[in-house]
Amino acid sequence: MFRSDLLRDKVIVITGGGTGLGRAIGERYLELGAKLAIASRRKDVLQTAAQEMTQNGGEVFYHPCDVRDPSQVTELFDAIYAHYGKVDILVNNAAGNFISPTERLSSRAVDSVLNIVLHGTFYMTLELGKRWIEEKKSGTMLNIVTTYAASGAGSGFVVPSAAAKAGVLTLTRSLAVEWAKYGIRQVAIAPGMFPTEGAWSRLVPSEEMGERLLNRVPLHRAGNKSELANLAAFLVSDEAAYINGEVVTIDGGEWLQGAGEFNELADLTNEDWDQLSAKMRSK
Ligand SMILES: CCCCC/C=C/C(=O)SCCNC(=O)CCNC(=O)[C@H](O)C(C)(C)COP(=O)(O)OP(=O)(O)OC[C@H]1O[C@@H](n2cnc3c(N)ncnc32)[C@H](O)[C@@H]1OP(=O)(O)O
Ligand SMILES: NC(=O)C1=CN([C@@H]2O[C@H](COP(=O)(O)OP(=O)(O)OC[C@H]3O[C@@H](n4cnc5c(N)ncnc54)[C@H](OP(=O)(O)O)[C@@H]3O)[C@@H](O)[C@H]2O)C=CC1
Repeated sequence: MFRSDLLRDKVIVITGGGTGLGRAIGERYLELGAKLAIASRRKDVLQTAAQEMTQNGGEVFYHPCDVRDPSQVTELFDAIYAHYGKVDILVNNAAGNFISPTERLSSRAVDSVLNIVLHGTFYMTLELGKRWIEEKKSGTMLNIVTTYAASGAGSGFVVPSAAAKAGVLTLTRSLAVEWAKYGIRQVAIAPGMFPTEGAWSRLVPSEEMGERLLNRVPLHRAGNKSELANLAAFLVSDEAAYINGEVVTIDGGEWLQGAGEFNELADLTNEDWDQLSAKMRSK
C-alpha cells in the first residue's frame, strides 16, 4: 500500500508501544523504515515487545516511563536523544480506561485515568514541543483518541476517559494552530472497536457484551489492527503534510449509526417493510 521507504530514518516515539494498537502501529512504522522508541510503565513488556518486533530487522529502543510523572517524561526524552540524537514523530497512544457507573468511582480512580490520558499526553507533548522549538526542528504529533471524543457526545460509564480524550482532542486542535509556525503538525485518530487484551479486559468483560457492541457497527465487524496502523502511517508521513488539526475516525460507521434518528430501521426485514408500506399508503 505504501512506498517501503515512506518513514525511512524517521525516529518515532510511541507511548504504550509494547502492547495492542501501539505495538501494531510500531510494527507498521518499522516496515516502512522508521526507527522506534517505545515507552510505558512495564519494562518486561517493553523488552519482550522490542525483541519480537525486531526479529526481521529494524531498531526498537525501549525505556520505561510513567507518563503521569513529568520528571520521568524528561528522562525518557533525554534517553531517546542520547540514543538516536533526535525525534521526528510522537504518537501519544498510552491510555487508561475501565467501565464503571460514575457514582462508584473514587477520586483516585478518576485521577488514574485523567492523569494517564490528559496529563500524560500533555507532558509528552510539552516536553518534546519545547525541544523541537529550541532546535528549530519540525515534527508531527499523532494523538490516539476515541469516537466518543471525536463525536463530541462523550459516553456514560467511561466518563473519566471521555473527559480526558475530549481534552486531548482540544489540545490537538489548539496546538495545530499555535505551533504551526514552528512546523509542528498535530493530528488525531479516533478508533472504534479494535479488540485488544488491554481494552477488552477492562471494557468488554463478556462475550455477550462484545456481540451487542458489534451489532452497532454498520460494517458488522470490529476493526483490524493493520487498518488502524495504515492510517497512522499515512497521517504521520510527509504525504499528509497539509493535514493539521484533524481527527480521522476509523470505526466502520459506528458513531453515525447511533447518531441518525432512523438508522435502527436497518433491522427491519423486507416483509416488515411491505407491511409498513401498505399501512402507510392505506391512510
Ligand atoms: C470497546 C471500544 C473501546 C472504547 C475506547 C477504549 C479506550 C481505551 O482507553 S482502551 C485502553 C485500555 N487500557 C488500559 O486501561 C491500560 C492501562 N490501565 C491501567 O493500568 C488500569 O486499568 C488503571 C487505569 C486503573 C490505572 O492503573 P493504576 O494506576 O495501577 O491504578 P490502580 O489499580 O491503583 O487503581 C487506581 C484507582 O482506580 C480504581 N479502579 C481501578 N479499576 C477500577 C474499576 N474497574 N472500577 C472502579 N474503580 C477502579 C482503584 O480501585 C483505585 O482507586 P482506590 O481504590 O480509591 O484507591
Ligand atoms: N482498543 C480499542 O478498541 C480502542 C482503543 N483506543 C485507544 O487506543 C490506544 C491503545 O489502546 P489499546 O491498545 O487498546 O490498549 P492497551 O491497554 O494495550 O494500551 C495501553 C498502553 O498504555 C500504556 N500505559 C498505561 N498507563 C501508562 C502510563 N501511566 N505511562 C505510560 N504508559 C502507560 C500501557 O502499558 P503499561 O501498562 O506497561 O504502562 C499500554 O501499553 C489508547 O489510547 C486507547 O484509548 C481508542 C478507542 C478504541
